[in-house]
Amino acid sequence: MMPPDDPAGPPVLRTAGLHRRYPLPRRTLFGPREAVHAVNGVDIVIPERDSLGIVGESGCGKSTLARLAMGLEAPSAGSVEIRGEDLAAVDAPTLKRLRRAFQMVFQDPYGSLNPRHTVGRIVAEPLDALERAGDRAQRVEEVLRAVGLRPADTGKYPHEFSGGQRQRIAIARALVTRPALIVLDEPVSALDVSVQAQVLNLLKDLQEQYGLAYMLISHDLGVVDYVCRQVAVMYLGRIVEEGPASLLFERPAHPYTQALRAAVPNAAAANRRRRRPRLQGGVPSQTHLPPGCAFADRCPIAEARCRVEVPLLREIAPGQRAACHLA
Ligand SMILES: Nc1ncnc2c1ncn2[C@@H]1O[C@H](COP(=O)(O)OP(=O)(O)OP(=O)(O)O)[C@@H](O)[C@H]1O
Repeated sequence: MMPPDDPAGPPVLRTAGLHRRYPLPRRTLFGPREAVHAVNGVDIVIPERDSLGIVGESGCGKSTLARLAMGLEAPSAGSVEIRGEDLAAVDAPTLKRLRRAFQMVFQDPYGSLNPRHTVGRIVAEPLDALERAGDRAQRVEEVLRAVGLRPADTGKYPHEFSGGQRQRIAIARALVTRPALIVLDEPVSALDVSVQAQVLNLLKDLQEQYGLAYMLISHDLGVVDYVCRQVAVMYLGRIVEEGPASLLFERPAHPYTQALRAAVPNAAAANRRRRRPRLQGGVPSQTHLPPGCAFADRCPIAEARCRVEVPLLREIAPGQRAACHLA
């Protein structure tokens, strides 16, 4: 994905040729060692203060990509650069410093907060233990206010809050180190629909207020379109379409993006009239990737060529690229 024309300094995140394979146990003693190809050659760039949404069905490699980007696991091939520094090449103190610039918010606001710790302790957790106690308290208070909670909440425990409020606590914890990038992995999919919009609006406000960059992972193209400037659509570990969110939402070029678009609830009725394709069948095996386009078996317009030739990302409209022979 290309950065905007004039990015200020190096991007907060850049991946190049990123691969992650998970070896599977051998089925027989001398049988071949197979592997799941979770991420299969992904290039992304997130400039400062920008937002990239990663969309795709369950199992397409979104969470693996997030863990690689956060340096939580090492790639099988390719590189991850944070602010121009290659994670595989930096020493331990530099890695520690870079990690502070990156925070993550997970899907499950129930599971991601330690039930035995107070909100104050949970939110302060990413701060350096060496930081003065007064500064820590002030910082915690500031971020709690920023997410719409009260400083008095610091002494309470997670079970005293609703799902939406717990996700606000998780967002406050991510904000407390003043990061440059927050990776949000399905941040609203565990929440009631009525609460989702409030949390998405909060994320938009915080991005503006703190000059944050986001990588937002979701199976829902509508969520990503609402928050992000750019979108990358993943299928079987590869990016199959990328570009400005508004373009991909209005004029998706790849048949897979079109199917995801048709699944966005408030657009469903309109799309039925336009007879957009629906997803049929399941995601193929990630152990034996098909020889041609990975989407061919589920694609309503696939031709013979699609089953033998892997389509590469190519420009469809300014800024919009799709990996489809027929787009
Ligand atoms: N530690 C692991 N060991 C083996 N396979 C794994 C591991 N982690 C992920 N996978 C496999 O890699 C593929 C991609 O998984 P990943 O969790 O990244 O997808 P996802 O798009 O985030 O899906 P979901 O939304 O369900 O989390 C899946 O086939 C998954 O089973």
